[in-house]
Amino acid sequence: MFVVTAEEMRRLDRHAIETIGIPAIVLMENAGRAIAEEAAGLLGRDRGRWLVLVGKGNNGGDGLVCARHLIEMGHEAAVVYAAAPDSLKGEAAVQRDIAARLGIPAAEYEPGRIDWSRYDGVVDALLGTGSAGAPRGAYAALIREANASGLPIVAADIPSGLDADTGEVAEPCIRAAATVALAMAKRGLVQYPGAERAGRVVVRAIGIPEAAADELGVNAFALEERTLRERLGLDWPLRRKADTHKGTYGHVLVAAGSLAMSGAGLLAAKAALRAGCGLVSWAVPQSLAPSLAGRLPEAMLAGLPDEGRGDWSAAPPESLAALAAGKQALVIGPGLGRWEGDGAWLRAVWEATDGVPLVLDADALNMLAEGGEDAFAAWPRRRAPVALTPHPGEMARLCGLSVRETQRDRIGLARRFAERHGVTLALKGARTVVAAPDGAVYVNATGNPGMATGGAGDVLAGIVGSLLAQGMTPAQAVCAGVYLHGRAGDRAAEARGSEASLLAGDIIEGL
Ligand SMILES: NC(=O)C1=CN([C@@H]2O[C@H](COP(=O)(O)OP(=O)(O)OC[C@H]3O[C@@H](n4cnc5c(N)ncnc54)[C@H](O)[C@@H]3O)[C@@H](O)[C@H]2O)[C@@H](O)CC1
Ligand SMILES: [K+]
Repeated sequence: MFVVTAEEMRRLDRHAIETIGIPAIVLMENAGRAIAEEAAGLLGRDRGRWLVLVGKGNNGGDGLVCARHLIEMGHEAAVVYAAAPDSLKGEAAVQRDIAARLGIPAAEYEPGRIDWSRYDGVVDALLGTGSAGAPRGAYAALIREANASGLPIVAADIPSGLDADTGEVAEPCIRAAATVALAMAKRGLVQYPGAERAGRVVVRAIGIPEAAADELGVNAFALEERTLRERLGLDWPLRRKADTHKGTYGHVLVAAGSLAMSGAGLLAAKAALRAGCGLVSWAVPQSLAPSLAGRLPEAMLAGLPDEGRGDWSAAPPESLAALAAGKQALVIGPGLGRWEGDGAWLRAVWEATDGVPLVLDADALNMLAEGGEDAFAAWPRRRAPVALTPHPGEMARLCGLSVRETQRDRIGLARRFAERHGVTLALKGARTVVAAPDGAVYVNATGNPGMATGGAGDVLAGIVGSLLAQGMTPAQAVCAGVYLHGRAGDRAAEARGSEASLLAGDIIEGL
């Protein structure tokens, strides 16, 4: 459930060894056995011929234990050292000596001398959380040869060459079929491009209690049902009480849609209804109201003043605020469009709807970004919470960065932004990152690339607004919303039999 940095993992290791008193060699034994079990399972047959690539740190020690257990399980295993075997230290040196006494075939790496065709699989125990920078020397050469071999690779802890903290991929980097994350998932395994290099990630316990992560203040989690229940305190799966009425589930005001993009408002409003709120009001520029009437019979349509152009430039902030009064959530942004002075407009709405939980998406985020992040930091804090749902492009504008810089360390960036501005943030994209103002971070794994389609974000904004209106805290609403949005997208893609043909409306039907 926890997602840790390399430094946090080192502290956890030390805590287990020094405070709890579990000998390091025991942790390594557990780690190596877990890797062997997963490797054997991956191959799917009782016997296989394995080549274990061993680095000179503790990751290599895990690999040596793994080789021993593979042999015990009836497989064959040989070891190739990336560094002189006598450079291994501590527990890794103990494992080297055990392997030697057991007669496990071992050699130091020489370029081009490995006959890869003699093996069925590879264990990558070259570099783990102690890795720094791109793999060098024999490490790099071995990684290139292993990738080129075409054999399935099982990575010990992380694929060698992967940045455990950011998910950045060095050149070269192991391309694993499966990764056995030891004790806890490292951040780099749950963020792209690392997630793609890791293959199937299995987290295996090695004797470090989960409670230790709490004690040491680890505050990042995989967004799974257990996390929704145990970390976010949700009664999951969500269910309704019998003796309730529509007022119980809140009233959402969706301010979204303009002449060219009225569908964005429709999607957000409909998603809000499907996510369970009691009522939805949908505010649009007045001149659009006749053509939208009846498109979503369950929602109440409210026309705001415009000058017949179907845009929001003439809608006074006060009139939107008046509509928002008494609502349990306000969603602003999908298909809103931009106009001269819209930044000041948004700020006026922000202040005038101070007591209503707010979701800002799409153009509302661009308005917010216009003055720069420091200007936003000076906006008054609201009484009611704020949730932002930027995609990487919007996040880049919010932070004054390039998209590339935004994607480099999504967890770190989302956390910093949420803490600084006191907002709950969903940084969208494959493996959406949710960050709460208290520093907690949640990484989602539901969803599929079919959801990279126009309107999918509008659907999420509607869902989050709906959950806020139903009384969830912002962290609960954004986490549950992101998780459900992805699950609904997965169900919809399955029902359709295709990711590519998924439409945003299908995600709503998947809810
Ligand atoms: N007690 C512990 O700390 C435990 C650690 N475990 C394993 O130990 C790993 C961490 O071990 P270490 O901290 O020893 O570090 P690593 O085994 O990840 O590697 C560090 C070694 O690799 C070399 N190196 C670092 N970056 C390199 C690069 N770019 N190119 C070439 N060589 C490089 C360094 O000289 C260093 O000796 C974990 O990932 C996990 O697999 C497990 O055995 C469980 C217990
Ligand atoms: K590794």
